[in-house]
Amino acid sequence: MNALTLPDIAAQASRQALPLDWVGMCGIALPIQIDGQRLAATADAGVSLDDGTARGIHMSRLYLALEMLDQHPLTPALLRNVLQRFLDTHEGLSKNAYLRINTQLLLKRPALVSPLAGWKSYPVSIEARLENQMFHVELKIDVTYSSTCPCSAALARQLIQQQFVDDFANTPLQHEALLTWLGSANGIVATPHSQRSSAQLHVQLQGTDLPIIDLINAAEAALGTAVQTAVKRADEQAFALANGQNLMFCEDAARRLNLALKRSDAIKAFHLKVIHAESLHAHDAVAESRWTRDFA
Ligand SMILES: Nc1nc2c(ncn2[C@@H]2O[C@H](COP(=O)(O)OP(=O)(O)OP(=O)(O)O)[C@@H](O)[C@H]2O)c(=O)[nH]1
Repeated sequence: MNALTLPDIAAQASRQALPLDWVGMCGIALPIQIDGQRLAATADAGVSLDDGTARGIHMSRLYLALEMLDQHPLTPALLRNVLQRFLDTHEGLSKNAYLRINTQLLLKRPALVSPLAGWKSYPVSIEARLENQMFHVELKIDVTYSSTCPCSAALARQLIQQQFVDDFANTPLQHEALLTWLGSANGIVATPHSQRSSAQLHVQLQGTDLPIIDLINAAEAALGTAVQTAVKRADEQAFALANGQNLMFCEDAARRLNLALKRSDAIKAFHLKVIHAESLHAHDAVAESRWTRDFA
């Protein structure tokens, strides 16, 4: 056996006495538990180094504290315990603790009409911090949906009207002929453009829950045009109808989401951003909205 003591560089004094805002590790692989699912995740774990004379923090102590995440369902209370462990193991060195967990939540989504279902993944980031003894937890969730341009729809309708005028000029209207025309290419001579769009929801939570699935469901219900998984023709037709009934500029989508998020008691504040990856342009249409709950 080797009787030598292992050198501990972290315990040395720093040559430059300077506190640091965040020191830790990024991209630590670990499993977490959300809604009964065990998910692959990566964690960024850190503390402030307030003792500017200390050479370094103790990375292994942060790493080992993350074990709690693997063993219990993820809740704000669990996140707080992990952060408290970060601080307890860095007494005299650190006042603030930080944890970010990135994962992909998998949800099984039913088709709109047919008895089918498929999996959809939602990028989720959970950020927690214990700063000046105040605990904060935030969620970032991306939701993908379809948006059909209301202006383009109106312009397409006008072209369809014009085609009708051209095709039926001086012709007495007959139900059968009109029905056939409506089912022909002339009956839909122009189509509005639509695009795959994404909503980036960044919410500050209050309370004891981590309402990830509730927020995804609320956002998708507010938009009405969530992207689909398994799709048969009947589902595609229902999706076309949903798009026609939910024509949306990016401003409309942002307003819908704003109203939906405000209804959640679990949310203290939010910043949302919607991105419509335009098919009309090579650039995106983007809208943002912020809100903070008034506690007065
Ligand atoms: N502070 C710090 N440690 C690093 C860095 N890169 C790698 N490490 C290593 O992280 C390992 C774990 O550090 P500690 O937690 O201090 O390990 P330890 O001293 O055996 O554990 P304790 O006795 O609990 O302090 C050490 O071997 C460090 O060399 C770095 O940039 N900063």
